Amino acid sequence: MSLVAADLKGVLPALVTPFDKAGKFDPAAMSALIDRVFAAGAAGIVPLGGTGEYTALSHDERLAVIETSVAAAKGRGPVIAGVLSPGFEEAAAAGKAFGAAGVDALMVVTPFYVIAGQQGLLDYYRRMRDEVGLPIVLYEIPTRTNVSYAPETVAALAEEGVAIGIKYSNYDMVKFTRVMRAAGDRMAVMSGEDSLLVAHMVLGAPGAILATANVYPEHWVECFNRASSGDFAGAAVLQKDLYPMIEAFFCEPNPGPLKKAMAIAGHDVGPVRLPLVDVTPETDARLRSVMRDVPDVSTSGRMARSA
Ligand SMILES: O=C(O)C1=N[C@H](C(=O)O)C[C@H](O)C1
Repeated sequence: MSLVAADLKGVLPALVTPFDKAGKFDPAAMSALIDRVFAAGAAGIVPLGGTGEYTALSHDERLAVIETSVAAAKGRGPVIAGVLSPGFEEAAAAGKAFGAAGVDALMVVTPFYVIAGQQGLLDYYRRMRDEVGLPIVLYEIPTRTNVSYAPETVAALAEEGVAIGIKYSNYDMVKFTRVMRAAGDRMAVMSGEDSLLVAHMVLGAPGAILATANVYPEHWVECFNRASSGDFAGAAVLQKDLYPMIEAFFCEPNPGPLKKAMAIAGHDVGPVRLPLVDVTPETDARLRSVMRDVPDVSTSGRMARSA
């Protein structure tokens, strides 16, 4: 059955793409990562976002990532494939191939490099929905693309049934409120900012697509569970305790620090690809330091400081 807005809830990690020592996609490491995040309570997975280094992969590599993800998910939650292509033809071809490989929905970033106006964005997503025929999650991340949706655009795409959700990777909280009003209950507005999950949930976000959930899926699931049960104060404590980790993970372009952190945590997923490079020694040291202070949520959901 086709995914609908109400299906978008909980924590969906924006997965890294693991590479082996030779720099090739590593399907075994990807499958292990997917098992780990579902075991931790992830509600679904989002391969091939910015965190998944979409733009650094060939079409065939992207397809291999998606085929591996669908097989490894084993129906435990939706697989929402990132489509981060700058223009329509490449994006539609990717979407069709990912659909044939069995994904449940596409997370389609605003076209970039050519900066679209709102009419262009409307027509772009309408055509994508018509030609590809899969549920679409809008994706705005203006710090990377310089493009974002006007709330009126969100309202039109929700009203017309073009998109079932939006990943809101934007620090603007006033606009978030306007987007929530525009989406109504026809579109799920998912947080795309690790540092704002609880704030977004207070305003009604049903979940989040998060990069640092590759390393700390249990923490984000616990934070989500507290907020969704109405314990916003408890969720906020965890959100604040996680903040130094989040700041360190984004102190160089994502997913550089994230992949380093995964290696530090014992889940090596290999290097990043150019134009990203390995983190500096200072960032390496900072990661090790903040990771020592990440609270322990492993015992009965109660938080205890690790030694
Ligand atoms: O891949 C994603 O989805 C995300 N990418 C953003 C980025 O790479 O800048 C960060 C966001 O948390 C998730």
